[in-house]
Amino acid sequence: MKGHFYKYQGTGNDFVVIDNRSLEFDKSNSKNIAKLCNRRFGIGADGLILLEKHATLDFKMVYFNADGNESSMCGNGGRCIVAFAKFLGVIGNETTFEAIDGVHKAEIDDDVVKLQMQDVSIIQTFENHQFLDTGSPHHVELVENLIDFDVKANGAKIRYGKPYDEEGSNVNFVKQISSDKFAVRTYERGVEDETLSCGTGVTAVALAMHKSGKTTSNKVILETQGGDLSITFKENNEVYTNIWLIGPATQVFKGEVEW
Ligand SMILES: N[C@@H](CCC[C@H](N)C(=O)O)C(=O)O
Repeated sequence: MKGHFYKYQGTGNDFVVIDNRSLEFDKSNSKNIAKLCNRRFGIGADGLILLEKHATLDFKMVYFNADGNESSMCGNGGRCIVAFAKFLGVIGNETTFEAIDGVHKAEIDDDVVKLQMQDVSIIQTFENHQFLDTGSPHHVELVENLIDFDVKANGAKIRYGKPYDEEGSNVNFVKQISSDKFAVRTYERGVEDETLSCGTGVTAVALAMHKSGKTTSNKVILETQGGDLSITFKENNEVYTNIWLIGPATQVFKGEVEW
C-alpha cells in the first residue's frame, strides 16, 4: 500500500511525519518503520512520528526511533509534530496534545515552536556526569575538546555500559561557552549514532548545568550541530517547572512511499 509522508527537521534532528488520523499506518511493523528511516533504503530520518486523533486533546503524538521501536519522548519531534498539526489545520497557534510522557502545551509563531516539557525533580550527580529524565533518559558529561570528540565511539560505550545496560540512555557531551551558553553533541539511543540535535537532550543539559551551578540563568542557549535551541524554566528547591524548549521546526519535503 502507498501512503503520504512529510519530512520535517528541527535543528537537524529529522523525522518522517505521517498523518495517521485514519489509523491506516501499521504501527506494529517495526521493520517497515526502520526501513522508512533508513538513509539508503528508505526516506531517511532519525525517527518517525505519527499524528493521531485524541479523545479530548488536539492530537496524540506517537514516536518511533530510527531502529523502528516506539520510544520515550522526543523534544525536537514534539516541536515538528506541532508544526505539522498547524500545517494540517488541526490546531491554530496554541495546542495541548498527548505524548508518551504525558500532556504537553505548545505555541507556534512562524517556524518557531515552543514546547512545554514535563517537570523535573530528580537530577542525579556523579563524579564525572549527571543523569536525569526529561521525557527520555539522559547522561550529561562535560568534556574539554568537544569539537574533536568521538561522540559515536564514546557515546556507544556509555549507552551500552553500566548502569544503563540494555535499556540504555542517550548521552550528551557538553562544553561551556559562556555564562548561559553551552555547546552540546548527543549520541542518541535508537539511532545508535550522533544526531545533529536532541530536544530532550538539550533540556537535560540546561537543567543539569543549572543544578551544578555552571549557570545561574533561567534561560540557557544550547548550541547543537544543527543550530541553536533555548530552554527557559523556573526552579524552586531544585525542582524544575515551567520548562520550555524553543527553536525552529521546518517542513522539508513531502512524498508518497510504499509501506
Ligand atoms: N531526538 C529526541 C530524542 C528521541 C528519543 C531518544 N532517541 C530515546 O530513545 O530516548 C529528542 O529530540 O528529544
